[in-house]
Amino acid sequence: MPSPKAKNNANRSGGGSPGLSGSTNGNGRYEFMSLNRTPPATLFQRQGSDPTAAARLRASESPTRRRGSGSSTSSNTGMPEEDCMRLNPSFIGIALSSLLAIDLWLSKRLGVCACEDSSWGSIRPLMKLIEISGHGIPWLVGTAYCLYKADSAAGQEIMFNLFMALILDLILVGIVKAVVRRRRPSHNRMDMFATFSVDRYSFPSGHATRSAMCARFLLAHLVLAVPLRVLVFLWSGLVGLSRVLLGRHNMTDVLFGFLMGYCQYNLVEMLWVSSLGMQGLLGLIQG
Ligand SMILES: CC(C)=CCC/C(C)=C/COP(=O)(O)O
Repeated sequence: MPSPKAKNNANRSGGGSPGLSGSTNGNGRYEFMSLNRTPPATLFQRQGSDPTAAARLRASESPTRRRGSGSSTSSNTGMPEEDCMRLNPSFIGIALSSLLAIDLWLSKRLGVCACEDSSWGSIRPLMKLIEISGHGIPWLVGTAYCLYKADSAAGQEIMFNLFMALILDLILVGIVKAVVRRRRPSHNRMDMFATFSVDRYSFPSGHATRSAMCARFLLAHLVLAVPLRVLVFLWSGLVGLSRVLLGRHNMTDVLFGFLMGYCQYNLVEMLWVSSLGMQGLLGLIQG
């Protein structure tokens, strides 16, 4: 009758991972195989009684594995490239899922104005007021009105470009939302006014992109006293914060929204339409 130790050894040699399999050699000592080494033929023979383990070992010798296990090594680590590719995605995957888990947990805890019964439900109306201040409609209507009323070419140019920037923002956010399709937090009450169909998705926060882009725009093109500049900056931050407090968004939606809005302003600067260009465009529209 085989001793329990001998039985153990037999089990381990058959059930190990194909990458780092342990097997006993003739002397009863363990041999460990690297991921890229061909297992000795004797090992296949010994695995004969365990078809699953044998299949796993053969799979580790598939042409794809053999192709990767040549002489190529990662220049940074000195490890075989194949191993780096196998390990990195799982590391990034774990890091991303941890970040998302923290994001969901923190955002849920911060959603203190998500409804009237929430712990900070009494300031929900104030948060909704801040929400309206960053909504697309007041910004579009306000900018169109200022463009109509502007009596200088410089004023018209600025308002025209702000209007175009707001349209560009709506388009870009709509595209990213439609591609990413991240659902809004479960504690959100969908009671926002005037939304597009893509606004059932939460990534990125359109309010955050708009507030970051408009804040940069106003700070760059309007001559404002320092207290007003601080106010613009604070308003942008408050719009973002209110999204999480209202339960509309997770933190990452808002943080990415700020980043996207900040970069969108660079795009607006690149596509800037001068007064002359504006007249050309108007001429084109009027025929
Ligand atoms: C109807 C118009 C002109 C704009 C819609 C603005 C809106 C409701 C965006 C959604 O923002 P969040 O992604 O921050 O919830």
